[in-house]
Amino acid sequence: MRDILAEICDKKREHVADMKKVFSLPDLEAKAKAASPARSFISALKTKISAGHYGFICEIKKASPSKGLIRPQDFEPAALAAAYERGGAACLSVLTDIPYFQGNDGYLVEARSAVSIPVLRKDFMVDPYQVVEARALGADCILLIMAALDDSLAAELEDSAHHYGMDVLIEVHNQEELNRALKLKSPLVGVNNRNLKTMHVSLENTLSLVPQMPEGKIAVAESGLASVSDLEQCEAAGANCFLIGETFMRQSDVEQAVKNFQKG
Ligand SMILES: O=P(O)(O)OC[C@@H](O)[C@@H](O)c1c[nH]c2ccccc12
Repeated sequence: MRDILAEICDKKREHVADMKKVFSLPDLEAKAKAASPARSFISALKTKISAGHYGFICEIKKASPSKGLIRPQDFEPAALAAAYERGGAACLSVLTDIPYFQGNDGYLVEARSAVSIPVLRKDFMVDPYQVVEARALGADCILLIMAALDDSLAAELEDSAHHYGMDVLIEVHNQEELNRALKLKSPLVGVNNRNLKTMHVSLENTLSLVPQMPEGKIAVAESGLASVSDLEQCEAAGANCFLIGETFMRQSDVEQAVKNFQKG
């Protein structure tokens, strides 16, 4: 079977090599230092949880390899971001990968400047250069996909993110990846219900892995969440933070869509 994750990461390494010719690392570092200070992603989730709410990470995603075009019309990152914030999102996630998700770095910049909540740069991080780039764009958090990284690169990218004041969401989708994720520093661990190699989605990933996370970890259920009942099942397993893209993106009123999923 075609391994889409490996293909995406190969393309990403080529893209990063090209970007390095356009913006040198010292240029980016200067931009990162001048960027608007990072907002705490983890604190934003904790605040919602302590208030008895779900911690929603609401995603701005136009298209994906598994679903094609998800939101063909009415795709304005700043307006979507503001609507998500009004709906009660704790944080945002913005796809910046161009070839597979029709994302854009500019979408992250536009979304973040329209809100006061923290924003995750959703991309495939394979090189420390991209971490500096994320902060230079204003990102408050990065995603590290364990299926795409070895332990030493994951640790290096995490250290770099922390150095720049960003939080890190570590993504796993099986037991072996969870064990590796628990050796890293970040308490924020997401279980992806979608296998990025095969695109198969199953809530079972969250239901089986979250109960194994030690105290002190903040579990995020990711992908394929389509109903309040899905959220309740994840919550029963110990996850009360949720990364949701498609379900919200398919609604014309995303503010109301988030409100409909919130509890209490
Ligand atoms: O649109 P969904 O099924 O609600 O999923 C959101 C998010 O979890 C998904 O976009 C995602 C999770 N991990 C990723 C890694 C790369 C790209 C995308 C993702």
